[in-house]
Amino acid sequence: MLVMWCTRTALGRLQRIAPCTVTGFNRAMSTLPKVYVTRKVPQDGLDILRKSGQVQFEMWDSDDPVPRVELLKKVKGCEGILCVLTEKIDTQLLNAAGPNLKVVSTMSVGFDHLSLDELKKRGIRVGYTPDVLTDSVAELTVALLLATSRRLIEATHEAKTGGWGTWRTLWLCDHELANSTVGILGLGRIGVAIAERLKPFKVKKFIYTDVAPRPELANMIEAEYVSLDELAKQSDFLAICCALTPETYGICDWNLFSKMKKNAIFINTSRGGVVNQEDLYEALSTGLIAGAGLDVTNPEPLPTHHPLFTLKNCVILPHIASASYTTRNSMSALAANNLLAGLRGEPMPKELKL
Ligand SMILES: O=CC(=O)O
Repeated sequence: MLVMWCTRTALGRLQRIAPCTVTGFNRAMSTLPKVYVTRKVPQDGLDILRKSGQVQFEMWDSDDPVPRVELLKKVKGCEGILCVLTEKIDTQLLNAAGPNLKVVSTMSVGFDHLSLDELKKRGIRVGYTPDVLTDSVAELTVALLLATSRRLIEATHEAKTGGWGTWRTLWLCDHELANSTVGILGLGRIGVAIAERLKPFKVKKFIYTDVAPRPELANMIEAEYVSLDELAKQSDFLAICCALTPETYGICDWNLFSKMKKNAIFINTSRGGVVNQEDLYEALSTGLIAGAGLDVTNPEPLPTHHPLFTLKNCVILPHIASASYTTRNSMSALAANNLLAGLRGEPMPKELKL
């Protein structure tokens, strides 16, 4: 495992120093704020941190998560942490970091891995990465919706494994988007972007629910505000776009599924925790709803023996909604810029209001 302290030399060259030699820093360098980067993040963000000359940072230089014990050790004394969504930033971690910690910058739009109350109490500022991933997430959501509703995964499997006997009149049929009602649970930037992409498929009507009507966004896609019950009852396609909060935890449960249409397709690209997966399994396996496409599950990864994997009408992706090179680099750059601005005591490009 390669873990490095990085800073600039007096000549401005990048310098990488193994952790054991950190004490070899001269006094000027060692006074730069210490930052821990919990994962190998895409290059654009690293370049920003390196070129800033503003921080000395250590990074867990791997695609896999840093072990918790290691993380707790590494954050000690840091003024900033740049993390990804797999790291729980909770009381234990904040205690381990200690009183120097000023900024937590997450390379994600979701923030359910952060103990916001605790961060607020300690006056620690939080950066996150909305907007830059909207296009990528919306695009993937549409792809998942079509793959699920038009049964693409099942169809390619049949074609590859000899199930393709002849052209049959109703084989692998499902429902189309044309003339359908699309429901959005949690209307934000991503919900709007999904609707904009679905509109050319001749969707008849968009409806949404949220904690309150959001007319400024809804007007962009001519969406009607309805109750959660109505959303369930009317939607042919239901896209879940809400943040995971204590209020939304398990909100997609039997109560919701039992009100949905038999032909309904359920799509979740937000967080797995909003879905009661046992109830979803029941709904899918008993034909209560037609299909589900999930980019997110609880837990992640979903164990390969999980019952949802046995269902033909459930398409499961490994949390890839924002996975385009452009988007991941933009997220990394925004996370780095949030961190640096926060450490300078300036407004962050995208700061979470606590
Ligand atoms: O799920 C991805 C994110 O929160 O950015």
